[in-house]
Amino acid sequence: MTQLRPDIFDEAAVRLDAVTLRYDASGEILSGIDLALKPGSFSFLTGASGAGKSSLLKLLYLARPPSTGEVSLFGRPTSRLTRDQLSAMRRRIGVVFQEFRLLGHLTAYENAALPLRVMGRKEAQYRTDVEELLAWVGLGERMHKRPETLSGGEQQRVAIARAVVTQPDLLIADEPTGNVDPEMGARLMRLFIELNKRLGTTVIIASHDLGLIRQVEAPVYHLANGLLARTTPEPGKTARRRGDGIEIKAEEE
Ligand SMILES: Nc1ncnc2c1ncn2[C@@H]1O[C@H](COP(=O)(O)OP(=O)(O)OP(=O)(O)O)[C@@H](O)[C@H]1O
Repeated sequence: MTQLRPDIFDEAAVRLDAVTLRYDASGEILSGIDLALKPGSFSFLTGASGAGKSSLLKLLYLARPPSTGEVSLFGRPTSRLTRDQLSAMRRRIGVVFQEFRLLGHLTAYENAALPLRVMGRKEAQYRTDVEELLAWVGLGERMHKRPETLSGGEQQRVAIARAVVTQPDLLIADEPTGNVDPEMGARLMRLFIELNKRLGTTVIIASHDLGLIRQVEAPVYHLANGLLARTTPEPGKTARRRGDGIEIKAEEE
């Protein structure tokens, strides 16, 4: 069991202490990573293809435990939780998977609404919200189509709607703008920023899209050789900060 450091990060929404990950005998993918993200923070994760970004995110959304070290979420070390407690914690996390993971037999609307159904909410209570969310991400006309009839970018937007529909405490997104054009990428980024600003959702986004990252004034964590380093944010011309909030310059709607 890792000895947790009693320090300023005790209140972190996400905390990694000396985390390592190896899948097999071929070597460590992650080597002794420490990370603390405050509740309500907004961060990016970058790194070359194969650096281990998706692997790191998998640890954060509790898809697998680290090989050594401790992953703590919402102030609780996860290695000590029961299965039920882990399930309850997973319900507080919205995940945008790199490969979308939509259910093929459900429509876009049904996919996006699924987490609410699983929570036992009644459709009459959420239908309008889900429809509005899908319209906002540009799927107003296509929400009753099945994933196989949607483009990659449309499927990605369904996956994003599904991840944010529950208004999670923690949003983890793996390349969430990888399949859309720059304009839609900026729009989706605004959705994440809104969630972060209005609801205090802690957001971490893995992305290769440096153009998009530069538009948002937020810390960037760079993964290389199994190690994580925080790089100085490099605000672009359009980034600005108001109070604690983060903004991206909005195009006129
Ligand atoms: N389930 C697995 N079993 C064995 N090795 C794996 C597994 N998943 C990932 N890897 C290996 O771990 C390394 C990191 O992969 P990962 O997908 O985390 O990188 P990434 O930074 O997200 O890459 P990309 O930007 O291309 O998505 C790669 O060498 C990959 O082959």
